[in-house]
Amino acid sequence: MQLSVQGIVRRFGPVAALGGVDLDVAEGEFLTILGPSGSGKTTLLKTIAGFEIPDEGTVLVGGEDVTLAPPRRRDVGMVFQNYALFPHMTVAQNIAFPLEMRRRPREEITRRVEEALRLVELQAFGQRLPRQLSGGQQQRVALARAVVFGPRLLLLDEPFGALDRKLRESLQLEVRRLQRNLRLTTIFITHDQEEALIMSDRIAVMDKGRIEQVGFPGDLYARPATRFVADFLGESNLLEGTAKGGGAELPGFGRVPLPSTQPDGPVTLLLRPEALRLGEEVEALPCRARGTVIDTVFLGLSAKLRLRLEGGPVVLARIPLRPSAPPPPAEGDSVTVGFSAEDVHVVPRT
Ligand SMILES: Nc1ncnc2c1ncn2[C@@H]1O[C@H](COP(=O)(O)OP(=O)(O)OP(=O)(O)O)[C@@H](O)[C@H]1O
Repeated sequence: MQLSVQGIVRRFGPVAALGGVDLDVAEGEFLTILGPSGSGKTTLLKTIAGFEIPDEGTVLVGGEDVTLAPPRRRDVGMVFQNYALFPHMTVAQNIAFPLEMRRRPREEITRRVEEALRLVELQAFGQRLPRQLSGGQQQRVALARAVVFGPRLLLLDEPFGALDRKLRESLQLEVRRLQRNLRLTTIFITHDQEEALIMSDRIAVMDKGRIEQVGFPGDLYARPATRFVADFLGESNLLEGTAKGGGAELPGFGRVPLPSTQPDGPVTLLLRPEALRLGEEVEALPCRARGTVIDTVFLGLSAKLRLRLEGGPVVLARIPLRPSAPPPPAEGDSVTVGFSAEDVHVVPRT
């Protein structure tokens, strides 16, 4: 169901955990809230779920004002990082719990629990206790329990935080598949930007109790609206220069044409590491600099290099590696790097 959060403020003594948050999530959308520790993600989710009452603002679910409604009235499914299954109940009893609370008829409970077990591919595990399951399986039970009663919203707070990488990746796909099949409006919290980019229809980036930007993953990555978003999402080179007459003076690179008109004065340019080129192709590029390799990290399909530019800053470059290609430059090598003007994004000044 559609969710709308309007002007939410939540203070804890002198700390404003949420300093005026507005957010709209469309029906069936998967929206991720991404932000560093302490930025207010969990407080926002708890406010949506009804575990926190905001000092100011409104929460609307499907157009209904639920700001003051208790959690059980909101019909929201939740999964947290620590599995929080009832340890003395079997998997099937855990999944049945929200239906028992709602006093659903026995046959309906049996049918829905079976469906939910099938949904998370744990049909054979109904009679086990949580401690007889792996961490990933326990999270799938938590997920089944969160969706079994047909919630209006699904809220996920770092549900894969405690799992290893492989398991995380398979559960990411599983959650996405399940969410799409059920067309469930979902809000997902993570501080892992890669996870956010993989999973989300849209991402809201939070910092210090405020939403800095909401957008499609590709837009946020290519056109961040603030310096914080540019820095937090993906790897970045933030180059400080001086704009003048349609271009910018950049230390190391000299004069660089700008993709949009900018007022004269200080300017910050975002250049993603993969936009920085090395080798022969650089000769054809309009923006070039000479530098020395500080270090090279081999990453399988690509290599990441830190370079100190002559008369300029340290920059990060990521270059693709082909099996037959020569090895990437190593520590101490002199290199020329370059980029196309259209790969540059001017970070708005706030
Ligand atoms: N019950 C509380 N009492 C006092 N301060 C709180 C309380 N809950 C949260 N805070 C404060 O509010 C701010 C936001 O906390 P919140 O848990 O929402 O952040 P978060 O983005 O979820 O962080 P993390 O990623 O570490 O879970 C923090 O400064 C935190 O210390």
